[in-house]
Amino acid sequence: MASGALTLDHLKAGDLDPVSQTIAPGEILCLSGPSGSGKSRLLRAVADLDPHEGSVSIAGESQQELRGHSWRRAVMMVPADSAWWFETVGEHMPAPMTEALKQLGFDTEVSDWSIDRLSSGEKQRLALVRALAYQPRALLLDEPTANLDPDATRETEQWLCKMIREQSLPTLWVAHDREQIKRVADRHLHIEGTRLVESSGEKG
Ligand SMILES: Nc1ncnc2c1ncn2[C@@H]1O[C@H](COP(=O)(O)OP(=O)(O)OP(=O)(O)O)[C@@H](O)[C@H]1O
Repeated sequence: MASGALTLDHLKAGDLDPVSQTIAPGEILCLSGPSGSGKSRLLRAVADLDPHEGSVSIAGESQQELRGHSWRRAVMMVPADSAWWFETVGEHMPAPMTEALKQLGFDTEVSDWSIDRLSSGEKQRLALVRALAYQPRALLLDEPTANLDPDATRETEQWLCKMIREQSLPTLWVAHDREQIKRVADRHLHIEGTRLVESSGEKG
């Protein structure tokens, strides 16, 4: 599917001032801010999961042009706490993800694992693999490494960055850790009060 920019045009979500941003294909825009400042609500508005004003488009195609589930497949949100509804991991994967699973340290037998046995860190990494398996056109990541130890965090970050570049996915990435933001962000917006303020000095 053609890649393209993710564009937010006067998007009004929760108490934040309207947001206008264009995230280029393969660009990672990190979003940080205090707890409760509205990061997840903004992501949910972009994913069309919450009521909002303003508009969002992917590669020039607007939210209104696509049905809700088609939009959410194209503009894929991975919440901090993922939902699982079948018995095993494999049943949730729309395509075999052998290479991705291997890169994140899983054996192929993970497909047969019961959801009940998964640790929070395993769930978080498998939710990312599942999201990529749907071949989205943009990613919305809500603290994608929150449940991971430092080694797994680095491994997952590197894998995510590689996938985002290879698949030219515009990405909105909520993060708290300044060091992580430095490692992954092309741009960084910080919430101050109700405003999104551009921070400089990312990547290095
Ligand atoms: N559907 C809703 N209706 C009204 N208020 C809501 C709704 N969902 C969330 N809120 C409130 O909006 C504010 C922002 O919530 P949000 O989850 O976006 O915060 P956050 O920045 O992601 O915080 P954290 O870093 O703790 O996850 C919070 O005060 C929350 O209680």
